[in-house]
Amino acid sequence: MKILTLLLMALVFAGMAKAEDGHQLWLRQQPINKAKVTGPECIAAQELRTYSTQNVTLKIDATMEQDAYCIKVNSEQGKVNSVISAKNEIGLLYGAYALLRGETTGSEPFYKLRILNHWDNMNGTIERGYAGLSIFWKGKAGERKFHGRTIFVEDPDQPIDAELIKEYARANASIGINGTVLNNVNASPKMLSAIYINKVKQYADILRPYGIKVYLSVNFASPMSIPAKGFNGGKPIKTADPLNPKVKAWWKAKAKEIYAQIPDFGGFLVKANSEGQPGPFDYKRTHADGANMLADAVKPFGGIIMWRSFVYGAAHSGEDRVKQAVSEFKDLDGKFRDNVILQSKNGPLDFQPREPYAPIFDNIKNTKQMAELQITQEYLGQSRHLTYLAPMWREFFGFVAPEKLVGIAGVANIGLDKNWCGHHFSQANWYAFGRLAWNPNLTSEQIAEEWLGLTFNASNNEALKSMMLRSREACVDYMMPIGLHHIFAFDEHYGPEPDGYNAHVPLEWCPVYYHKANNDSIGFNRTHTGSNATAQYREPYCTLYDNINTCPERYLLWFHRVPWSYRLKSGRTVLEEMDYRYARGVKEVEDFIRIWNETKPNIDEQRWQEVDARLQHQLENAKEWQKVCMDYFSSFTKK
Ligand SMILES: CO[C@H]1[C@H](O)[C@@H](O)[C@H](O)O[C@@H]1C(=O)O
Repeated sequence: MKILTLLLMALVFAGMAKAEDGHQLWLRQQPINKAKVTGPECIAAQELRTYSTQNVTLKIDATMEQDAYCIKVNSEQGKVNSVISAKNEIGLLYGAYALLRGETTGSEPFYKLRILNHWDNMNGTIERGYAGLSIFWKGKAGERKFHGRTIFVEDPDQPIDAELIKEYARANASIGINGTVLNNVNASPKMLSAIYINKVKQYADILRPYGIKVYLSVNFASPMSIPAKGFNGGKPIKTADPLNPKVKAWWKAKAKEIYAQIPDFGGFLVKANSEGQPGPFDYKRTHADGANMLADAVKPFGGIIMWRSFVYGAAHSGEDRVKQAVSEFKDLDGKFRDNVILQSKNGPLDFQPREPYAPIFDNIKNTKQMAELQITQEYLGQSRHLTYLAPMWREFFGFVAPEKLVGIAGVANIGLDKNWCGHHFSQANWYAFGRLAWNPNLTSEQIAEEWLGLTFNASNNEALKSMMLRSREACVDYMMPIGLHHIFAFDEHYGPEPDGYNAHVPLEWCPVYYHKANNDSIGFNRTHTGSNATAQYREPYCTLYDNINTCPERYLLWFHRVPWSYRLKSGRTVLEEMDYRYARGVKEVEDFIRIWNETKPNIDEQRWQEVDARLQHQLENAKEWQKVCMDYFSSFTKK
């Protein structure tokens, strides 16, 4: 069980929170238990009865939109009475959390699909997880060791932690999240075995009352190792070819097996023919063949298929990595079933501190699309650095109109760590994802203000807010300014390794592939004289990025290759500009520490210390990035 900080009487958690250990999330209110709540008996009523300071009437209004809520606040003789109406109990629940968040009007979600993606493995580890082990899957120490390290193996016999999952449900419902993919996209076929489907059912039963549907990531080759109930004598089959009638029948039988236990199961998320995962290419079939076969299997039950476009080194191996998703999917546009959604990362590379938006959102016009954002900070300091991500996601929506998408997915940053996310401020990213999925027009400032008000009752929340709003830009400055990208240490993606090259791994994993620095020049020419990646963008961005005089300097080395003598608008040369930006990033972190020191009197000792320790670490890392990168890049100009 987790530690509860006095300030964080989580609106929805106080019931479970004990003085010292309990939960530590954004919502806080001491149980008040004074409010009179009338209307249907439901979770919303329970929450309001526990935490509301005012009397509330709950009303079901079948004419309202799904998930929408309406709040009317009346105050007479100093007594405040509110009326929350909604189409159903889930809408009332959203209304209740909104009221407890201080809202006084109504709202309806922008997206129908507001989904967390957990890259959780069934042995309890989490790919790119920095907040402890999985809250869903339990592992146990295996016999075998790997380089002396214990290998965790699945342990399906361990019971689920229902209390914990209920808290997870409340946290998500309180920010409008209505879907969760429970396992890693590098999916194990075992996820579709009977014993695990039963566990998924248990999770679905806990999450359902909070309006949260469960989904699963599936391994495209599952039919070859997992039996489907009532099919082929309970034996796997020898192929996963999507056009093979036996394979189609297997997936239909597997869908029937799942929906028999989980009638409102959401559907499948698929990573196919990407980073070594199996897929339709293995049978010379297309992504559409693969996705449509799965779509037909879940369609009768109202299920969807979220098919990821994160591909490289497959059909277009050798092409500029950032172009490959468009090259692989453009000609399939309009060939997917209507219950297939193409899920694409916000940028064309891989969740870097700054990327231009992904041009696949310009090239796919007749297929449903959703964006995949990364809440876990794989490339932004993991759970060590304070990096508020809402500005990065808002930047994305500045290029890809929210209405172009049918939903958004967020790669979760949640684990068994006491504060759920590893870093107290990383909770703000989980919170921000939910709020933006509900309303992508909310500003980063509004969300930071809300979260700070609910999390730190500090008198200098203004200063904390500015720190949050500056943190992503600072991260870009002290890691990879002016368009530098993917210069992280191999695999862990935490520290700098600008000189990274390894002949035994795909070139696309090597930092040198991305900056191509040599004695003359630096940068990746992606213009019409280079890889021509700019041509994948719609106007005005195609022309804007292709021309060095109009390309925003934040993308300079992403789209352009320039001599070291090249001068930016500041008048500084490339190296001088780098030096200036790295120093600026380090200074920002020093200022964050100053602000946090000022906050000490207002924050409980435990959280203050934990955040301070991480800020000190962040400063150390920022200086390391500055030193390693400046030493490396300036080595080219010395020759
Ligand atoms: C789940 O795999 C991840 C992998 O850990 C990560 O380094 C990269 O970001 O992308 C992959 C993906 O998005 O599929």
